[in-house]
Amino acid sequence: MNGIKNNVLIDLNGNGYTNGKCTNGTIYHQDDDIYTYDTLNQIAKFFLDRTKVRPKIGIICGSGLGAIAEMLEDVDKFPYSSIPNFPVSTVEGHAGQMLFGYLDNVPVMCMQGRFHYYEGYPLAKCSMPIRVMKLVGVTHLIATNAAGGLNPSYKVGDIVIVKDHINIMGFAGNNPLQGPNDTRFGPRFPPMNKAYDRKLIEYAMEIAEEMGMKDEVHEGVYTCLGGPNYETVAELKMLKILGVDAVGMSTVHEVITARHCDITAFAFSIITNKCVTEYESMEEANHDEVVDVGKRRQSILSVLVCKMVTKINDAAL
Ligand SMILES: O=P(O)(O)O[C@@H]1C[C@H](O)[C@@H](CO)O1
Ligand code: HPA
Repeated sequence: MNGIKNNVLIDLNGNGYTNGKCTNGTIYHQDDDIYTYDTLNQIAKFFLDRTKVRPKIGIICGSGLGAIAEMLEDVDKFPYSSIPNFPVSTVEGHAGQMLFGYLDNVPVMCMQGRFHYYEGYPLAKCSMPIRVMKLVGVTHLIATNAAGGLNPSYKVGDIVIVKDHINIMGFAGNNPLQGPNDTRFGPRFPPMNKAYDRKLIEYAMEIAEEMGMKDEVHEGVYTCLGGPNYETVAELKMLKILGVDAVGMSTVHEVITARHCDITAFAFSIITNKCVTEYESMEEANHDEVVDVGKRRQSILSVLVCKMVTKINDAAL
């Protein structure tokens, strides 16, 4: 793509795309799922017209972690099905609504449920709410997820502060920034070596210490696989060699999209299961257990998120 004319994206061959449809009839890869700046702005305006909250921090609740959103005060709730051009959540443990409200008096917006690639949405669609966050004024993202613990020192229930990710799906050419680049969001080739903000990681480690949780909180490398199946033993052995500590099916594309549009990113995983790396093991990952462990740990995670929000807000003042 080389530009935007009358809200129509123009590619290098001069073809135009409106709402993802190519005007010369060519079918463009994932063409129904291109969210133009205008469409995203309309969604942002939909919210701004209906809530007085002007959030600075965006939060995404992972599987079983929806209670984080329940701490919000003076809340305006928008079921995804009521938001124009918004996808819907199809996964158990993801309520499927956007909340605007205050966490410890800090204005936030919170996705109670996210979109995953395995639901059938292209990555750009999975992460398009991040761009909506940007357009309503969000400067910081806190993404949470449930993940399998690959690092043998991790226990079920532990928290991993994500210090970096490996974008395995990107290795195969699948990236949320693929396709036309709108420079109003960010550059064609964004750097990703500082994807997870070091200062926010330090805050989280300080909070963990204050909460007496140092032994249960780690810094680690997360990867997102496409899912929906959990990993084979051979896949997990490979990921371990690559330096992955926690394995999941989200977050990476959200953080890439956030960094592209200059939102400061922070993410943590709750280890809901230990990855099975031995053929002899009788253990198997299952989603009910994932949601269950998430729910059991969500009160502590909610406190962590709340304290992070306060720290970010105080630091920005
Ligand atoms: O949305 P998250 O990343 O927390 O959800 C994880 C990954 C899959 O969606 C699901 C697998 O149990 O939980
Ligand atoms: N693998 C991938 N995604 C996950 C896992 C896992 O073991 N646990 C929770 N989400």
